[in-house]
Amino acid sequence: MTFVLAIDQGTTSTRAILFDEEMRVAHIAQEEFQQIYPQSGWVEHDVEEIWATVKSVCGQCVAKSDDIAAIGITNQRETTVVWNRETGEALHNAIVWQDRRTSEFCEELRAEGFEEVIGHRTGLLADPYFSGTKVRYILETVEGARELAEAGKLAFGTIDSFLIWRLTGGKRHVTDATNAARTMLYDIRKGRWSTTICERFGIPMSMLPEVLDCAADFGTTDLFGPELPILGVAGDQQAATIGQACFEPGMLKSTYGTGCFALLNTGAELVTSENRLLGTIAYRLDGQPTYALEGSIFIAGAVVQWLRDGLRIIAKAADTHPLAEKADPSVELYLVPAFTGLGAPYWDAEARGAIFGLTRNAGPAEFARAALESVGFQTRDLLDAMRADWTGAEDGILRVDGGMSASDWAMQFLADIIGAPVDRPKVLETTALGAAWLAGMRAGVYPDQDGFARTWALDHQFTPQMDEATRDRRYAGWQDAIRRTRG
Ligand SMILES: Nc1ncnc2c1ncn2[C@@H]1O[C@H](COP(=O)(O)OP(=O)(O)O)[C@@H](O)[C@H]1O
Ligand SMILES: O=P(O)(O)OC[C@H](O)CO
Repeated sequence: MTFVLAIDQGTTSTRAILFDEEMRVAHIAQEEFQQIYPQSGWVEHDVEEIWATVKSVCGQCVAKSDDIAAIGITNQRETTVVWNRETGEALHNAIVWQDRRTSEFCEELRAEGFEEVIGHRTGLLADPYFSGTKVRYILETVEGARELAEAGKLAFGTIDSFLIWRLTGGKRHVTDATNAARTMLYDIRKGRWSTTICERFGIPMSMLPEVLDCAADFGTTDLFGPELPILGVAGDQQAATIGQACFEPGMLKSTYGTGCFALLNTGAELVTSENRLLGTIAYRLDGQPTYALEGSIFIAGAVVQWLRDGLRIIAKAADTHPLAEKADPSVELYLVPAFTGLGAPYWDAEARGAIFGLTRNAGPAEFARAALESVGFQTRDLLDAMRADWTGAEDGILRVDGGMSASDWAMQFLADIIGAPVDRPKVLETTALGAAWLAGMRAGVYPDQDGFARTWALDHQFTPQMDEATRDRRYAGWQDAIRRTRG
């Protein structure tokens, strides 16, 4: 039996998933790693710990099979690693996508009108979320970094790029177009690194990886015994878009992991958002980019983790649903989980979380319900912005995946508050599946795009049950809570 190995290097854990010839999950290995919070709004990962988890989970999967046709990699996006090409050592912990430490520099960029330059080329906004300002921070703050960079001795990469470097024994410094699209340094119209932006940020172009299609030859690894080719790479949200087979313009998916990321396929057209959404590359195959409009929310499943680890009102994530069901319907709490600022469509790096509507009857059950509802409300914000930006977005079905989509309660509220059907597929490992399909298709063991799209299968459709007046009243309550949070 031939398998494809997908590596899903996410924000809170690393997984390796073995898919069989029929693209069914044959084995999963997963390891969590430490989240490092040096200051309010700062988030880091130890790259050696990430690397150790990757080696461990891959080793466990490889041991389960003697015939692996290819490896596909998908990863938390934007998270930034700068390493020394000679020693292979990282100069700094990875600075995670959620990290807001470069917000002052982003303000400077906005004040000088540079956000327009960024927007036109990269589809992004001047926000600390993306890699570019994080690279600059490392060059400015780590002693000797700038000299090394100017001497061509440093490499920058998102996690995929760093892993490929290590997997290939330092032979390949590459990335794919979807990861490049999240750096704020890559011109997604022209398909090349932007000299204008690199110059403004003081980033020598010698640090940047070569950018390949999502299905391409990324090198080989012999770390696990047999020589295995790496043939597919995509950032995790793009991999989920692929895994959900959102290949037609107008198709929309939303992934509920730590954060929530909605991507709407806009085809060959790069839509310029008037509502502070992002333009990005959904995937690039055979040199042809397919674009997407993206809404990124920083806190989705993480609000459930906060109920568990911060408030300690649940023991495990799945307890949220039964607890929320017990909530007093007369208590309407609004929880704005701006733990690390607000993402789309607000992009307010300084905002911090708030809760409104507390009465003496408000307790754990009402907090749990408000937490799940906050994810639905935030998605509604994104979909409204998408509908306003692009007519192709109207009345679409939303395909969902990610850890939190397991919550029926959260998904039903989502359908209620967006007023549209929510489809949950049978395979919830869509991110890993997307990466596996890219690699397996390139290796010739998986079907082409149309054949793959036909394999998508529905688990459950959630249809809106809430009456329109309630929907409007609840959403107005949320918008009011957002206004108050932002002062
Ligand atoms: N049954 C559930 N109800 C609510 N949230 C859940 C449930 N199961 C998992 N989650 C949330 O989903 C997230 C994990 O999803 P996952 O897709 O693995 O995330 P990531 O890739 O960001 O690490 C966690 O934040 C967790 O709190
Ligand atoms: O690791 P996840 O699933 O939380 O995804 C993180 C995103 O890629 C950040 O842009």
